[in-house]
Parts: sequence; C-alpha cells; structure tokens
Amino acid sequence: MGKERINQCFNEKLEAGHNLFVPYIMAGDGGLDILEERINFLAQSGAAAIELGIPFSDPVADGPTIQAAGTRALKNGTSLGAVFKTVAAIKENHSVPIILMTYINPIFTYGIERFAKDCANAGVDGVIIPDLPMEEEGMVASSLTENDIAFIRLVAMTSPTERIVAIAKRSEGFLYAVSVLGTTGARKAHSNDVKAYLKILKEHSSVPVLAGFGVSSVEQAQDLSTNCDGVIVGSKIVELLHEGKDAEVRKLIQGSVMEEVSSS
Ligand SMILES: O=P(O)(O)OC[C@@H](O)[C@@H](O)c1c[nH]c2ccccc12
Repeated sequence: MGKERINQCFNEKLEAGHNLFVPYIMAGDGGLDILEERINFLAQSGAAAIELGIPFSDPVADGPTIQAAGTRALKNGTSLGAVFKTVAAIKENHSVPIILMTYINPIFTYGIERFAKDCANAGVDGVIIPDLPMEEEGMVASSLTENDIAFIRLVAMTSPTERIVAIAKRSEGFLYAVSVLGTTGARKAHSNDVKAYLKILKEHSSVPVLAGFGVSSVEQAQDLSTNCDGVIVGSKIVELLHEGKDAEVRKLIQGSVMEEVSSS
C-alpha cells in the first residue's frame, strides 16, 4: 500500500524502459459515477499513477482549464467524503496508484488525522498539497507517515538551490518539479533553464522526478523526460476528456511513455 505501491509501479515501468506519465483529473468532473471508468481507461493507456484533484472554491494555483473543471465538479456536489467512498470502491478492482491533490484548507476543515486515516482506508497511495510550505508541513507529514501515505513534495524553479535540495531530499513516492512560472495550463514551450533545474533535482532526489505544468504534447513530454523520469499532465487531459476525445488522450499517453530511440 501507499509508498510501496507507488515505488513498485514506477519501478516496473522504468525497468521496462518507459517514461512515467501521470495524468491529472478532477474528481467529480462529469460526475463521480464515471470516475472508475476514467481511471481504468487512463491506467490501460499507460498511466503510471493517477493524480486526482479535489475540487475547491479557492484554487490559487489552478489555471482556467482546471478551475472550470473544479466548478463543474462542485456543481455536481462533489465532496471529499464522497471522493473517499468512490476511491475505496475503485480500489477493489484496480491497482493503479491514486494520488490526491488538494489544497490545505479542505484538509483542515475535514481534520488532519481523519483525512490521513480516510486516505488509508480508501486505498489512496499519495497526497500532494500545493499550498503547504515546507516550514508548516510537520503536522500533516506525521499523520501521513503513520498511515503509510506518500507525501509528494512540489518544488518551484524560482526557489533558491538550497531550498530545492532540501525539498528534493524529503519527497516520497516522487518529486513534483513545477517546470514553468505561474499557474497550471498548457504552454507551447518550456524555458531552457528547465533542463538544468531537472538535473539538479535528479542529483538530489532519492525518488523519481516528474515534471509538471504546461505539458500538452508528446514532443514536450519526450523532451522533458530526457532530463527526468516523466511528466504530469493536467489541463490538456482534463480538456480532452471533457470534450470526449478519449482517443487523443490515449495517443498522448502512449506516445509520451515510449522511450525515444536515439539516432546516434
Ligand atoms: O495543468 P497542467 O499545466 O498540465 O499542470 C498539471 C496540473 O494541472 C496538476 O498537477 C495540478 C492541478 N492543480 C494543481 C495545483 C497545484 C499544483 C499542481 C496542480
């Protein structure tokens, strides 16, 4: 369970020579009753894990696409409790790691201990909390550790190297390397500094490093994956699924996970 499951699933893919691909979807976008089918589809298409967003009314790091998905999910009445129930049922049939992405506020409201226990009971493997600074993560970190839930840390390109290294050393499951400045959302290209930044992270992290934010094509995924272990794709996946373009989602994942054969 938890950390072990993520490590095992990621290692299997890496050992088979694949890049890792973690799609982000918003829980309750399209209704919770389609979640199992979506997760199954993404896993079958080659996803190494699923990042599952909890809709929240004040999503400071979300770009317009993810915000719109959150609004749709909230309109459907999606609550944290309902997501736990749905995930528990899904986990009876599927082994793909599930990582919850939630801001700290809903966790406080729900209760930190209760949140960590319910994650474990539902079979959630890891948690990402984008607005919890390293200095304040203690209470949440100990509850997650007690329940064997991987606490995935995010690093930002703008942070000083010392801070980047400290965060890289702590991360569990994988390290989320935010690879653009600003909020989530598809971008045409990543800056050249990203490669150097990913290299530093790879040197200091004991878990796989995945690059996220702004990835929307196989080319970008392949390019980033030459300097780290894979990518996280949110907005593009959310948009394609919302438009019913499942075949394109499959192509994006399959093209991204295949390690490119170098011509030299
Ligand atoms: O949408 P993008 O640019 O592909 O970025 C991933 C992202 O959506 C997902 O990981 C995510 C959604 N909301 C977030 C908030 C903070 C950090 C990460 C996220």
